[in-house]
Amino acid sequence: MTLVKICGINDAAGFDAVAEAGADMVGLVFYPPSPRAVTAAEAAALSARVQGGPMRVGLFVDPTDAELEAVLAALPLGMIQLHGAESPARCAAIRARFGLPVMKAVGVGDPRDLEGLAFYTPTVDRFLLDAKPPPDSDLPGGNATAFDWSLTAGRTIPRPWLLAGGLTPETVAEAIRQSGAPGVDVSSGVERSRGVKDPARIAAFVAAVRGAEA
Ligand SMILES: O=C(O)c1ccccc1N[C@@H]1O[C@H](COP(=O)(O)O)[C@@H](O)[C@H]1O
Repeated sequence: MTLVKICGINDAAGFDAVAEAGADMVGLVFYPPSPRAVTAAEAAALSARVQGGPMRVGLFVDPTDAELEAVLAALPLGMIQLHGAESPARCAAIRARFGLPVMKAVGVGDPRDLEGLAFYTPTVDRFLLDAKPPPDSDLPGGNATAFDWSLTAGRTIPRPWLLAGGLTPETVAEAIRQSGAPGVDVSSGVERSRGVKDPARIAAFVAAVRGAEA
């Protein structure tokens, strides 16, 4: 079954929609410059709405240990997503210190970016392959930008991985078909405006992924 992660949830309606749609993972953004950012306390309150449900994935950009500790003191996470310029050694250190699986986001623009995954393979549990940010963006992700899905077709990615970047309910089935992705991640494509999730689009996205499997 294709894994589905809905990222950047910052309100109750969005959190409930992710759980009701049966997504596998929910992403909580702990990066203050993002329009989707939540505080540790806000994330804990959202997470407490649902017992069980999707894995809570904390998204961080070049976090300090203190930042990670503050979030993990407020709520349990199932995975740490690192979406900055973290080195393989830093990924290994975070994984060892916090005892959680690490998903490293890597920007993909050409085949050499996929060859570079080998440097991270021993130190991470999962990859998230995203587009590189556009030059005028102030965010390392969440830019509604796709990369060439055919780049991953037929390639062996050395860890389980999620496809991200510019996916929408309308495009995700074709993206899975072209890329061969075993999982997908979306933020902008399920919003009604920047940083504001649309419950109907969250449901449509998960339904489109499940429909692509049928
Ligand atoms: O969503 C954000 O605001 C964000 C901020 C900083 C780093 C990563 C961020 N989002 C991640 O980017 C992917 C792709 O986003 P989109 O669907 O193209 O908008 C998203 O799923 C998050 O994992």
